[in-house]
Amino acid sequence: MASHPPPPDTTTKPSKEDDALEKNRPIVISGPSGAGKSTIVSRLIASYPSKFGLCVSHTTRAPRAGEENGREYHFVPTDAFLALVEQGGFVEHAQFGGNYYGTSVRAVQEIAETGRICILDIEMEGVKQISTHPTFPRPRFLFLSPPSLAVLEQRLRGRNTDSEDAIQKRLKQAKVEMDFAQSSDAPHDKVVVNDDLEKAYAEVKAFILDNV
Ligand SMILES: Nc1ncnc2c1ncn2[C@@H]1O[C@H](COP(=O)(O)OP(=O)(O)OP(=O)(O)O)[C@@H](O)[C@H]1O
Repeated sequence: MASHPPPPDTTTKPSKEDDALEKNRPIVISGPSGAGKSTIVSRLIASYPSKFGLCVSHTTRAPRAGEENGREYHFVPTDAFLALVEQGGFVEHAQFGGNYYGTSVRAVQEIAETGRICILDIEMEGVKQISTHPTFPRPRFLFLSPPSLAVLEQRLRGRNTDSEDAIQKRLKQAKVEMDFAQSSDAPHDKVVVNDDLEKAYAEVKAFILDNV
């Protein structure tokens, strides 16, 4: 008989946490940049703070002025981040601009354990990772689509946050994401077209609240 107890297993979850995730199934909202995800999600969370929550992601980038560990992000060193990746501790993770970013299983569980539904705003590669995750209970997937690429371009320009180069990159990526959403690999349970904002908001809300 081995005399040492096994190390704590952070990759599999006791059933209590899985139960919370099954009862309050997280919602993954995805869609091209400029589709209106932040607009709709921030309104939902402001309207129903006790029903929904946003989970705190991990990053290896340095905190900016005013950012607090555990509030904007869990700021961790790269070796700690990669160790958590090895343990299967992320539902999805990616590298952008030389830094790692990820959504930990634990952060999503923490929202579910407070009786709230975790809303995850995640880009396409992350959606693929979550939908094929070996242990994480399947969340519900919603794709927010712009009415057309032409309207998306108008909105990105109207938002006034991006350079011309960034707009062109976002439009190119939008085409890839829209094609993926229409492919048989896409996990989406619901597609909402954000034409009229009030209508789109009502559809997203109905999907999340009424399980339609
Ligand atoms: N139905 C709508 N009609 C007109 N404008 C809209 C509509 N929905 C969102 N917008 C506007 O489009 C712009 C893009 O929306 P938003 O920033 O919410 O997109 P996003 O999907 O969160 O993008 P990102 O992934 O880059 O954060 C914003 O200026 C927003 O006010």
